[in-house]
Amino acid sequence: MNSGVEDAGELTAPREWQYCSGCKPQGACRVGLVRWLEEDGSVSGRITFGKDVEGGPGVIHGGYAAVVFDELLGTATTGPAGVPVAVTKSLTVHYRRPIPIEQPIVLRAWRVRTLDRDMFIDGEMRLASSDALLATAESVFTAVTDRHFQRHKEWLAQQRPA
Ligand SMILES: CC(C)(COP(=O)(O)OP(=O)(O)OC[C@H]1O[C@@H](n2cnc3c(N)ncnc32)[C@H](O)[C@@H]1OP(=O)(O)O)[C@@H](O)C(=O)NCCC(=O)NCCSC(=O)Cc1ccccc1
Repeated sequence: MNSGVEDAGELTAPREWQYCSGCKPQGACRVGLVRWLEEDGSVSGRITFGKDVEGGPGVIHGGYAAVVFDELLGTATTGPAGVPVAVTKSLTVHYRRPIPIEQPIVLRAWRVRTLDRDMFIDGEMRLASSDALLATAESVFTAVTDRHFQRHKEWLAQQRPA
């Protein structure tokens, strides 16, 4: 998927914050999302989906909206001060209008509340030209430590066929 990958050189956030582990080596978000932190702690982003993610005629396959929300909402858990250390516990996407390809789209994500390790993050996606609301998202991200990834590895090792 190579939807309008943009040069992130203008952005001030550290590289660790800009890209997930999969995209860090190539130095570009593979879904083409560019994002930045706002002064109020929310996260904004922009993307132009390409024809390669077309589902219906002229519109994206909805799963890509979920990918983009997961990525953007996940970064709203920490801000650029630290590498994201939260995993997605739940993500609900409300598809309000068909999401066009080849048209600039703007996004926002903000933290609604925190309860113990759970951070409730909401987001929205709008058409840049008209500000039309295309989709909204509600999510819960759970803060984790290195122990989580160790546990993850141990659990995965047990799943291998004997
Ligand atoms: C952490 C939590 C969400 C909640 O757990 P907790 O609050 O701690 O609750 P609890 O301890 O009750 O556990 C409940 C059940 O889960 C099991 N368990 C817990 N931890 C582990 C473990 N480490 N490994 C294996 N199993 C584990 C545990 O044994 C228990 O099992 P049981 O019910 O007794 O049989 C957990 O369910 C989980 O890891 N889910 C998967 C999350 C996930 O993969 N998300 C997507 C990828 S992240 C992403 O994409 C974000 C991103 C965005 C942008 C860029 C980059 C990244």
